[in-house]
Amino acid sequence: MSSAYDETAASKSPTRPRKTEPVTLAELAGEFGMDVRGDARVTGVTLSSQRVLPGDLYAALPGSRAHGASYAPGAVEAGAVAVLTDAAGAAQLAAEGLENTPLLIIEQPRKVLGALSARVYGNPSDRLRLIGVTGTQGKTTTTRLAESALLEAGHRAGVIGTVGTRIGGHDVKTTLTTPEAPDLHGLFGRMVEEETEACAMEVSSHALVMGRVDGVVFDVAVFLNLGRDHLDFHETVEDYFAAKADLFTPQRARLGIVNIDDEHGRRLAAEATIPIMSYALHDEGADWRATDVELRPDGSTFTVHGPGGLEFSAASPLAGDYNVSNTLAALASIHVAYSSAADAPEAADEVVRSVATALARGSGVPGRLERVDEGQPFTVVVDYAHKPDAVEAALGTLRPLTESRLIVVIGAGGDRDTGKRPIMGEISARLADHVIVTDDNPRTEDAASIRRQVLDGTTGGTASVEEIGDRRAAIERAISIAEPGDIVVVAGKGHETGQEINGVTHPFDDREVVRAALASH
Ligand SMILES: CC(=O)N[C@H]1[C@@H](OP(=O)(O)OP(=O)(O)OC[C@H]2O[C@@H](n3ccc(=O)[nH]c3=O)[C@H](O)[C@@H]2O)O[C@H](CO)[C@@H](O)[C@@H]1O[C@H](C)C(=O)N[C@@H](C)C(=O)N[C@H](CCC(=O)O)C(=O)O
Ligand SMILES: Nc1ncnc2c1ncn2[C@@H]1O[C@H](COP(=O)(O)OP(=O)(O)OP(=O)(O)O)[C@@H](O)[C@H]1O
Ligand SMILES: N[C@H](CCC[C@H](N)C(=O)O)C(=O)O
Repeated sequence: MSSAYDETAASKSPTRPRKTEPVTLAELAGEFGMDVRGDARVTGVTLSSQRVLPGDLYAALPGSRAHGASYAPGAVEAGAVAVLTDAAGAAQLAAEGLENTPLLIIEQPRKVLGALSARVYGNPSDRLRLIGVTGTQGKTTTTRLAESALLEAGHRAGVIGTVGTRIGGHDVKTTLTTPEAPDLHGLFGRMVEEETEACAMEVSSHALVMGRVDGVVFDVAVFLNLGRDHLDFHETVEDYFAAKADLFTPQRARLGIVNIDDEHGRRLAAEATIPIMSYALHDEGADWRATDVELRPDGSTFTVHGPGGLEFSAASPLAGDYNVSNTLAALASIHVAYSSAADAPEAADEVVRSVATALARGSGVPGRLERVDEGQPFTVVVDYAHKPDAVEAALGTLRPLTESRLIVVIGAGGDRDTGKRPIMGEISARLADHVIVTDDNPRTEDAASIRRQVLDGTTGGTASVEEIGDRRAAIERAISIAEPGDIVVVAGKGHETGQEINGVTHPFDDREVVRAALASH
């Protein structure tokens, strides 16, 4: 008989629980209404043939580039004991000589994948205080602020998002902003084993449409804002809003925290089908508010007002009023996550007060208004602004912080929404004194043509503009012309450590390049 679980294999993967109780295909077929062929005892799930561990159920899904069934031979070779697929996948498996591989068959396997993965890993999300954050801007900032403040205040916390995953303060590499459902439930399983109390995670609109958070009910879902983004994936802004609004339904979250400074937030607060608490910087009627806001170049302090007369001081390690808003969202969501029926009534107040104090000791968020300081007489900031609203927010925050020049290095990514390019150019040329248009991740597009589209937007602005395609040379140029008191902002890539050109990712880290340029300044 096979062992209850393959602890050795799972231990090698920090993204999975070390132990899972095996589930039979017959049990899964019965619970999820699937056809079954053969039997097997399953101890894990994955939809990537490259990440199969022995004992896994390999989910062979139809995709835009290939049918996962074409990778099933590799998955079986790596130790998958069974395959979950659709009828077309089952036929393909037979043609590949895998007619004896145990199978679960259902039309649209993605639809059961989340709940099935949760079941295989023992529904670990039920044992975590879960915060899910959606919005066009600020997801990484808000989730990382929540996690680092919880950790700093002595709570075991986890975070999942664009910069990767952290469990109990340790980095675990994940690539998507919101992992696929099997990976997500595996991560939750590991978090529970590591005695994690709370997890803050980013929920992208792609994830909601593709069912990546299926099988999860968040204790609290947060809506930050909705701006122009992903019009390459969602057909209209209305579709994009609908994708995000889906998080605020009873099957996905128990309570919503919604930013009513944002136009779409106000609409969501009115339309959502779960209880909603509002937060705002500019609306006195909100349930969560910030007053006495003092903005400084290295952060901000403010007083938080919550429901029931709750009031306490908070300090954010990040500049900008939009980061006061992100911090308020983080604090409100922590309060709700620690207010379950099983908690003592005062518990959440105590947690949020201690977390608000701990926030100031936090180290900020990688690549978000991150300063690179080598003792130079001017300021250099690396920021992940790669969408119009983010460019407006980041430059709008930095503009008043200098009476000297604001110098911006900016480009736009290839194979993504093209409409945003001139808008980002326009904002830069309006708010900065000097703009250097350069390459971001050209991906498979012609880099010069992307730069041209950004440059087209700069023509009506007041800034002087130059074009330097090579990103390293552009950063070096910005540093070389900076004078005491200036602010240089390198926008677009933030925490990224590579530049993708024609399918190849070359090592490239804006922060390292800035450091090297400063060293030879
Ligand atoms: C549009 C989109 O999200 N596509 C995702 C989707 O691709 P797909 O369904 O077309 O799959 P496919 O590439 O045809 O492959 C078919 C199947 O074969 C499997 N396969 C493929 C190759 C292999 O060697 N072995 C293997 O098993 C794949 O896992 C997949 O199940 O499923 C794949 C498997 O998980 C993802 O890698 C892929 O993400 C692509 C790479 C991606 O870039 N997604 C981005 C746009 C995304 O999701 N971004 C959001 C954040 C956006 C933001 O707010 O900035 C995110 O949450 O990360
Ligand atoms: N609340 C906000 N409003 C407007 N702009 C913001 C806000 N928060 C952050 N930004 C800007 O957006 C950039 C990206 O922030 P962050 O990574 O936190 O957002 P995100 O939603 O995770 O983005 P992405 O989906 O691209 O990963 C920041 O570097 C900053 O320039
Ligand atoms: N998750 C985003 C990141 C964009 C980062 C930016 N540097 C770019 O390449 O456009 C995307 O894949 O669209």
